[in-house]
Amino acid sequence: MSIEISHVGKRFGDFVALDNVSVSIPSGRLTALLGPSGGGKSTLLRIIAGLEHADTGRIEIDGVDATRLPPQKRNVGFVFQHYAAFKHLSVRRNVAFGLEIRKRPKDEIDRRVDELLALVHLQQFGERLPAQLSGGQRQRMALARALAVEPTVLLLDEPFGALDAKVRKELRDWLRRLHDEVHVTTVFVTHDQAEALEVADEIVVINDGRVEQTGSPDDLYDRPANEFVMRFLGPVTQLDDQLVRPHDLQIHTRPEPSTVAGRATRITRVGFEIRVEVTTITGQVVTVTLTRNEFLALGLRNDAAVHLRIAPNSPTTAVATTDQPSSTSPSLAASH
Ligand SMILES: Nc1ncnc2c1ncn2[C@@H]1O[C@H](COP(=O)(O)OP(=O)(O)OP(=O)(O)O)[C@@H](O)[C@H]1O
Repeated sequence: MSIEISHVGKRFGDFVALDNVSVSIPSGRLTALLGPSGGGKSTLLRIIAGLEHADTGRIEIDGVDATRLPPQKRNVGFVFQHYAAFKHLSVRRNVAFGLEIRKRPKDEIDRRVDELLALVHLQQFGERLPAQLSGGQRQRMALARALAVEPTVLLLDEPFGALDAKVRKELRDWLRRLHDEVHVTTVFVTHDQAEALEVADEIVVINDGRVEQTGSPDDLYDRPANEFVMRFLGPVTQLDDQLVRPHDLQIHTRPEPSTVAGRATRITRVGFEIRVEVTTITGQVVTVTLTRNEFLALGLRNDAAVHLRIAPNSPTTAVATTDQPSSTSPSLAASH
């Protein structure tokens, strides 16, 4: 049930939404399409679903050319952010819907709906109307409905986008567990890097209609292909011309090999971590995060002399352009 996307292009008028995108989505895995708003994630998902047609390129689902197949012939299930349930039908009937239109025998439908409601932990809510469910429960109903017809591929467009942070978190843990049980090839769209890193087996980073990088969460986090991926996966700071994550910087109170000298110009406690802003001798302002214990061991105070370096084997990427107006001039930064 793998999905092969080859050289897909899509324009809306003059606007290039997808520019020669090629991606292999492996069978039985949970794959996230991750990227900023407007990057083309939903367009790609809709092209996989058959709700939108590519101008160029090819989509293969499970070895079959699906480029021109209508959605109902692709055997995909999908769930969108603002999922429209049948308001007047019970949860059970909503889940059964796809099976009923396929005219499956009644006892088979009953059995399957029972299984699905158990799977999404909604057994006791079968007779309720969708309006009598919470947002998270409604999304689980939507997933049960999508799974009812045993799709070979499950496509989810920001399935938890409209929910509050706590429910999102619960649902994402739940989606991971569900996927571990069912193993249907699943592709979900998200702009939330934490969601992708936590839930997905594979992540495809999409920006500006192009694929920036594809890989496991570890690949992306430990070996970001470029500055965009590095920045998109979490906070970064710049030391000389290197982008680095603030927790991958070491602060020493004495000079060490390859340290850069500076002063602690601002110390802020942010929950469980301490954020130290260091102004280097070249005037670059660098952010370092320390655990409380690391901070106490250093005995740092405002205006203390410090020496910075990047911890060995930390992921870094070279910066094309400087992002800190208060730091050294681009020509000086580039000369390091
Ligand atoms: N039917 C359409 N007509 C014109 N432009 C469109 C259409 N659908 C999408 N676009 C444009 O294509 C670009 C990609 O949209 P898409 O919805 O794929 O992005 P996305 O990465 O999913 O973003 P978001 O997370 O905001 O949904 C956007 O700039 C959008 O405005």
